[in-house]
Amino acid sequence: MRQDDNGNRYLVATGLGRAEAEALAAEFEARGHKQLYWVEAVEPRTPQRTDTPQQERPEVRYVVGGALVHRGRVLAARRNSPPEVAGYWEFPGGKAEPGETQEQALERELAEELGIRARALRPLPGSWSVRAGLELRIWAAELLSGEPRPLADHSELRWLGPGELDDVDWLAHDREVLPHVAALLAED
Ligand SMILES: Nc1nc2c([nH]c(=O)n2[C@H]2C[C@H](O)[C@@H](COP(=O)(O)OP(=O)(O)OP(=O)(O)O)O2)c(=O)[nH]1
Repeated sequence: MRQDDNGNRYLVATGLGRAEAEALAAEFEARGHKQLYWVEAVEPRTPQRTDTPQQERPEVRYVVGGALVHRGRVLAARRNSPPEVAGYWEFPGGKAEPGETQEQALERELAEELGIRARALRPLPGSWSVRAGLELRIWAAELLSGEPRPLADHSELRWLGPGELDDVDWLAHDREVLPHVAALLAED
C-alpha cells in the first residue's frame, strides 16, 4: 500500500508473499518522496459481485484522529459518548465534512473539541474501518496555540510520555497505531 502526504491511499501491488512484498515496500520507501509504503495481509479473494449498481456502493467518509504531540508527549482523550465507545481513550478528532480535506477536518475538530489551534503534519500508516463507509485515519499533529480542554466529546484529557502509552484504555483501532506514535515521540 502507498499513502501520499494528503492521506490518499493506493494499492501498489497484490498477490505477493510477505517477504517479497516487504522487500518491494522497502525499495519504494527508500525512493518515494513524502510517500509511505507498507504491507498488509489480505484474505484470499472472494468472488465479487459485478452487478452492483453504482448507487448501492457506499461513499467512504473519513474520521480523522490527531496524535497531537507537544514537548515529547501525546494527547489522549477519554470519550464521554456514544455508549459503545464511552470511557475509552482515543486521538481526538472527528468526521470530515464533504469537500473538506483530512487536514482541514482534523484542525477544525481539534479547535471545536479542545479549543486549540493545531496543525496536521502527516498521516500515520494504517486505515481502519469504523463501520461500513467510515474509515479512520490518524495524523501526527502539532499544537500551535492554546491549552487543550475537554469542551465537547471528552470527559478527560491526558498528556502521555513515551513510557505511558499503555496507561490508558484505548479504543481498539487506536491501540494499533501506538508503535508509530511512540516513534513520533522519540523524534520530538
Ligand atoms: N475521533 C475519533 N474517533 C475514533 C477514533 N478511534 C475510533 O475508533 N473512533 C471512532 C469512534 C466513533 O465511532 C467514530 C468517530 O466519530 P466522532 O464522534 O469522533 O466524529 P464526529 O465528532 O464528527 O461525530 P458526529 O458529530 O458526527 O457525531 O470513530 C479516534 O481515534 N478518534
